[in-house]
Amino acid sequence: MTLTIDIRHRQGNFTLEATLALDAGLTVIFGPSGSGKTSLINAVAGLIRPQEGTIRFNGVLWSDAAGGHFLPPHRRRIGYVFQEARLFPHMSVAGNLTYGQRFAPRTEKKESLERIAALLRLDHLLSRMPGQLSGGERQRVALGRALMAAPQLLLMDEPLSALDQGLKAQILPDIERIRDHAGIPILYVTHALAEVTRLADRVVAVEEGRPRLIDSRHDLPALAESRPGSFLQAVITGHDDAEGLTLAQTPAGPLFLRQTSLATGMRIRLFLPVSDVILGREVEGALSTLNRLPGTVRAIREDQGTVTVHVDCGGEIIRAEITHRSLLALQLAEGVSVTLFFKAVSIETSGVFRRSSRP
Ligand SMILES: Nc1ncnc2c1ncn2[C@@H]1O[C@H](COP(=O)(O)OP(=O)(O)OP(=O)(O)O)[C@@H](O)[C@H]1O
Repeated sequence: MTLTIDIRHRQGNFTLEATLALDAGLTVIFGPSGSGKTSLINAVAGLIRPQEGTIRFNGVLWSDAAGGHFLPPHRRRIGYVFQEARLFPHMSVAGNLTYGQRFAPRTEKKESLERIAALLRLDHLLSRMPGQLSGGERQRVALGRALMAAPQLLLMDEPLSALDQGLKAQILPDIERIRDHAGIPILYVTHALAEVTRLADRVVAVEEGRPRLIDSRHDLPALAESRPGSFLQAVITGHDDAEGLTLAQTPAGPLFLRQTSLATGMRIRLFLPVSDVILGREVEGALSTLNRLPGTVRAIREDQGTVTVHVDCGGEIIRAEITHRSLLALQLAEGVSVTLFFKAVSIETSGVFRRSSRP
């Protein structure tokens, strides 16, 4: 399957701007609250009609703002599982499951109740009413009902977030089975790192309305910590024991790190929190900051009194946060040359970074 999304959609002060091409398997949509995860999958489901751009699924146009084309949700062959199960309380488990079949096209072979009940360990619960089920069982029925519609794409919006840890652990293998045996591509929204590492074939990280495919081995730890910052590739070039420093080379120039025991030649990925980066127009006088990288302003984003400046340093984008006052004082604009200052970068503070940085 290929899902191509190229849309822009504004709701209130928030703008979703997505350009993505996704293949089969399970794609985790990961990001902090309010970043736009639900908006993204609602656009795919047809619950939001994007104001600009297109969405295509397997070559079929689902949404095309300019052409005035919009396929309604019930014609997209999508299964949607929400945070809470939303079962029909007056129907048994079997009734809820077979209800899903109504949405399958008549021309296609019907999904079998037995297969789905077995896949989700529901066989012994078929005659129960939703009120007699645990939260985890209810969620498994909701998942089964979505699968009974023989969807071509499964959307799951934080399906485990309402469950306690024990129930989550019980359902994760069910979701893995669906991923591996049902053959249906899945978009799975979560902000739980454990679900990402366990389930994801690929990860889309959403920040401030902008989803992007990431290399989850490297970028996840920082996203999980929800700290705004930038990544920088580096190679360890040596150690200065007397100064207690490790030296590294980055595409933007050489850097000093707090001393580590990492081997020379090792490739790592550094994380620079925006709060640690100071931005200046030129190098003046002596500063206690060890690291200075020259760069060029690529973008300036203003949001609620905070200005984030995106600086291109040798092809890597490093972000710095400044005040509106500094923006004016420094006369910043796209294309202006600047210098970024920061103290020795620490890579010892998070074991996760070290683990993720093996060459
Ligand atoms: N109908 C709407 N009108 C105006 N703003 C909206 C509307 N729906 C959502 N928003 C805003 O859009 C932004 C993204 O919301 P969305 O629900 O997509 O985020 P999310 O990443 O799924 O968050 P969460 O993890 O908390 O569910 C939020 O700032 C939200 O307040």
